[in-house]
Amino acid sequence: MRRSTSGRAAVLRTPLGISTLVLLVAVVGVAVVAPLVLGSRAETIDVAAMDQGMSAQHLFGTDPLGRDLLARTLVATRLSVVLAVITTVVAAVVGVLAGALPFVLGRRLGRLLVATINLSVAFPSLLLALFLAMIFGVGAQGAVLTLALAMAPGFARLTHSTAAAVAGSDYIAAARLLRVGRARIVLRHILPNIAEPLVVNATTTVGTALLSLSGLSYLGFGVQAPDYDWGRLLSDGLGSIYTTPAAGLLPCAAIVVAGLTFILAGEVATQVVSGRSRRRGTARRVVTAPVAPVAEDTGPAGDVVLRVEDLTVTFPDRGTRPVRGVSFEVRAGEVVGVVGESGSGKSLTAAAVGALVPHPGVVEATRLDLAGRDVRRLGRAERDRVLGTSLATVFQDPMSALNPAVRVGLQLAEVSRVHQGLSRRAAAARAVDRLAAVDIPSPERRAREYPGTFSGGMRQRAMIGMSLMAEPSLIIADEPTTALDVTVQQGVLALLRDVVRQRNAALLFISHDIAVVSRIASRVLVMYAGQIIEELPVSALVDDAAHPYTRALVASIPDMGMDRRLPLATIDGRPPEPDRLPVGCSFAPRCPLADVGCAEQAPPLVAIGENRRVACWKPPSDVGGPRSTAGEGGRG
Ligand SMILES: Nc1ncnc2c1ncn2[C@@H]1O[C@H](COP(=O)(O)OP(=O)(O)OP(=O)(O)O)[C@@H](O)[C@H]1O
Repeated sequence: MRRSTSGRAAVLRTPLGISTLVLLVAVVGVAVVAPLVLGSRAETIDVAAMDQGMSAQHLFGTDPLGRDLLARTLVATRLSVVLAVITTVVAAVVGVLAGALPFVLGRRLGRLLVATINLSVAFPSLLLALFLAMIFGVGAQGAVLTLALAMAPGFARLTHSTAAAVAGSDYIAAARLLRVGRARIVLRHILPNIAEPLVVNATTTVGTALLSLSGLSYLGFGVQAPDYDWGRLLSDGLGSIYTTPAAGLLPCAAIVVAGLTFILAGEVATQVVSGRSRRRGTARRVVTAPVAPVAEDTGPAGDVVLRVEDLTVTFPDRGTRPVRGVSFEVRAGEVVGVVGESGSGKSLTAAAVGALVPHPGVVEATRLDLAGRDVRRLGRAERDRVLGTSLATVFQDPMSALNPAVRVGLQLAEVSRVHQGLSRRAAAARAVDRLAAVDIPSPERRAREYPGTFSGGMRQRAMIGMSLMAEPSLIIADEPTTALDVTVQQGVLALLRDVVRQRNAALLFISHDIAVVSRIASRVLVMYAGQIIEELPVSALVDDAAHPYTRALVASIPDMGMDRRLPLATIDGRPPEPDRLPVGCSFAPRCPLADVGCAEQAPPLVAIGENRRVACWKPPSDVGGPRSTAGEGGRG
């Protein structure tokens, strides 16, 4: 909090900040004080002083009823500003509701609403207000309503576009994975995170509302006599502009000064907010592990927790199939690593397990069993319950995986409240307990803090703590250490290993970094172009891999002991895009061993020993012990 306070103070010390503050205090001060001090002077009719020019008694003259023009202009400040603020608040509430509604409604209704919002934004708000004034009638109330409705689409569009950006965050994905309801996601996770731009917009809108309300009053649609705002005074004063110019000029000047004040206040608010976001967005260090020590054995594996058979993910709109016939299983107490270059289908495979493949992706499989239940055959409510309690996900970026606007303890507690039906107090106690279990020091205090006060490593620990709230049987960790530096990485890997050991959970550990995977996994699935091309125990990774791609991945790991004068080993070429897959083996265009036959026919994934499978026409003959004949295919 201290950082944001000092940032705010810095902006307020600039000439723009100081002048805005002075103007704001002056406008608000006049609005509060003037009606109390000058009320009777502004309203007392004095037939002896009608239409007088400037004098010592009436500094800017009087109106046709002998009322002091300066006093009336100052007194009108309160009504003008109050109406502008009410208009803005109504516009903001209606707009924010309309902008957030598409996230709560179904896809079609949501799209219709977004299209309507976009259409109404294109319509000039003052014209819309004039049109609506015919419906709501003249008067201050009607003017506020019409203008608020005319300005609401601006708020709605801002809400929708900023919310759409936030909706892609990991913490929203995590909340969806926890099957938190849409309305709750909007209220708890989205709105608090878009509050800043909305407040900035609202501040500027007060200025615009003030100008527009004055316009409506001037045209006779707004405030009606005997009440008066600046627009009304301007309209009354125009008749005598040649005899008493101040009658028109004073309200004009007041409108300009107050309008400018709120528009400047919006500018200052923007600077405060953007300064804060710049500081928040400070880049973090990303370091990959330099060495690849073989992982400790995580002990004997138990029952099958996840069984996936012939899983495909298709995007019909693009005609692509980025995951193609993937089959594997993960047992209790086991850590299975999934490696492969970017785009190989690792994350989509995990998303398919968690029913999180984005629309319009289609997931098909002959089996997709989690904790003994085939999730494809469950009704939506039961599927949500099984996924919400049996599966937990730890995301790559601990900065974006936790909602910055919600206390850490509350975020953890939400899991137990939604899925275990725990009371607020019991869920909070469990959250503290889980933070302690993942070695967060002073867990009670930390639970009350916001993620911004946690270091990257602590946030990732907190995420792991969150994954333990519901005693999951499977944890999917998608690049959980990629955004952390090497020392923190070690700690997170050790923690994940402990979690698996102590709770007998299964861990599917996804990473593009084979060195990191080799530190934690006991078995490795190597993915390439949407398929598993090799499965092998981690102990076979360095010396006994069968697929040329796996061997190339291992060779590309930098070694501390290597001769630094030699160039690093790399794999030539790039993996194929899902819409441009080769006919035969998808690795053939980059494979040093490939021949014409490899390019003509894709190799099947065949068993070559216990826990060993490979999809290659030319695996070395001495790997994996005796070949299994089951499923083995020959070319030609
Ligand atoms: N929503 C989507 N619509 C269409 N294609 C998608 C979508 N999401 C992913 N893909 C494509 O699917 C392929 C596999 O993506 P995926 O994210 O699973 O790869 P990955 O192996 O996890 O890579 P990375 O390590 O970069 O996350 C990529 O080619 C990607 O472009």
